[in-house]
Amino acid sequence: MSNENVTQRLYLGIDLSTQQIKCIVIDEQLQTIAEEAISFNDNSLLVHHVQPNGFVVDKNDKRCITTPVFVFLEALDVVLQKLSDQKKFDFSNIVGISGCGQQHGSVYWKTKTELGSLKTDNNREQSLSLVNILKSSFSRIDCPIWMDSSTTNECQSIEKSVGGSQNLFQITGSKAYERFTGSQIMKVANKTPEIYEQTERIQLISNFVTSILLGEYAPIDLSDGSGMNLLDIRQCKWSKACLDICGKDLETKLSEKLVHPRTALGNIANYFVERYGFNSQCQIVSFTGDNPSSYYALASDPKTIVISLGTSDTVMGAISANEMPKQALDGHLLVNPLANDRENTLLMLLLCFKNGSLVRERVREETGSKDWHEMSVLLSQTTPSNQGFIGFFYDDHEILPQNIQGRFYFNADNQKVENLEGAAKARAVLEGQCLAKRLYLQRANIDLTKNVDRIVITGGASVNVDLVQILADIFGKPVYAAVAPNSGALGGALRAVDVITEKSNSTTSSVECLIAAQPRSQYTAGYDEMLLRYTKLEEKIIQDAK
Ligand SMILES: Nc1ncnc2c1ncn2[C@@H]1O[C@H](COP(=O)(O)OP(=O)(O)O)[C@@H](O)[C@H]1O
Ligand SMILES: O=C(CO)[C@@H](O)[C@H](O)COP(=O)(O)O
Repeated sequence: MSNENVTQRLYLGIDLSTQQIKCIVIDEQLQTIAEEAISFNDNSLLVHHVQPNGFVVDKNDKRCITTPVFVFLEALDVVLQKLSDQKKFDFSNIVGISGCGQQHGSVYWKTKTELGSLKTDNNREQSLSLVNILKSSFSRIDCPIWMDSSTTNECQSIEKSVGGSQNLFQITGSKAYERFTGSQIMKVANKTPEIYEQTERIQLISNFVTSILLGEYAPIDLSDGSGMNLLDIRQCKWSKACLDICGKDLETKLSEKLVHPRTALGNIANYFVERYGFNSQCQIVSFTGDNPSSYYALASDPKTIVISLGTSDTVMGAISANEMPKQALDGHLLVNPLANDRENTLLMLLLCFKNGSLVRERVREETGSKDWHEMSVLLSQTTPSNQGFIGFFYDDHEILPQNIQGRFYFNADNQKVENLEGAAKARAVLEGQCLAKRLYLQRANIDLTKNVDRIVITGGASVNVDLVQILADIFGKPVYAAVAPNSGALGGALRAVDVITEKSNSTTSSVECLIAAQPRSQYTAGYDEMLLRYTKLEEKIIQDAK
């Protein structure tokens, strides 16, 4: 069937994130038609599951964190099957697909032969799944993901090779960070040269999914590509100096071509037409990173700050390319997915805090709360500013501040205390995380008074009313939430709409957001003062760690 003959034109967005894969189907009026999600730890649905949270922490080196590529492949098949089982729409009406992946993670292909067969093979046995077909296609099964912090040495080499962290920031928009793909590739090349040699193509998780849907290698997009320490973000091309230090012939392994995240790349592979009944003319639009994709969906204007409360917590905003700071930031500048695809005048600021939802879950358990509601009851026994108690919860090596690990608690006199009692600890984790977001946004020269009108939230924890109220009070700004909560997947579906209907401006201004919390001015002064204490205590923690 050709695309012109479809009765209802639908768009599918897919988000392959840290703990799960999520899908959303929307129509041309941007109404949600169906949603589905599969957790990577679900042993009732996935043979290739990983418990408890969908990724593997190496027993010998806790900084090494990976997810087997088969988890991604099986989850994609299962989520499409579940979406089809809903029988809410006809798959042949889907005219476009795009989406996103958790950022920085890397996939190592040995050969594209079986990948190509997804596109061309017409007489495949129906029982063959993506895992069956692609089982011999990879040179390495375990994909390093963004939570990996094992590449400190490689980061130092990259910075040294370009004349220091300031230079690296001016080229790539970031100082060297352990999870960024350049240092991860360098580690594979140096520690396992035989695997690196065998690798024909290295992909990010975003263009890996695009490739599966196309049945051919898809290029990396500029926004997700900015999270590698390999891309010259102002020239929008690879930096030869960075490529050369990270691996031999790396440009060939990554592919020379880079695309804007609003690029149509071709029709869907035959595998998906035969197995799920997709329209053979359904177009695949470049996937990007989950944060740029959420930003695309929710940043209706430059004075909106988008905060994602997922496995990681992230803060996103717009920066003009002409205003790129001279001094390197603690944070990242990416090619903005909302920028014009011919002229890169707009960058996107991204701050990422590793200790997000998993720490909140752990504190919930430590305080004896069975669920989020019980934690909320506990919180109601406390007051904003927590009688001066402050906590820093870096259960995993943190990104901001870089590489700090441990728990640190302080009383109102700034004295270190061993632990906090249940209710105070519950408030401390939420307040500490929100104070960190405001602090690092200010450090990135975003003036809250002049440059920010409102905050839009997304991610699993964005439904937590206590967290959202604390965010509004600490920032002194109204907080809005999108009606459709899976903004990464939604951003994908919206890009597919924009590309296929050839809209020159993005559809994001039409995404419905509702007020989730208004700031309460009676608490702002207390939080302003608390932020000053938080800043000093954080400095002390960093000094003590040196
Ligand atoms: N009511 C809630 N309060 C706080 N956190 C929640 C709530 N509901 C879900 N979450 C958190 O959402 C997280 C998953 O968020 P999500 O954005 O889907 O993650 P990711 O995209 O990184 O896989 C879970 O780890 C869970 O702790
Ligand atoms: O490392 C980063 C961003 O720099 C993370 O935000 C990953 O992109 C994972 O996202 P979630 O699964 O937590 O949404």
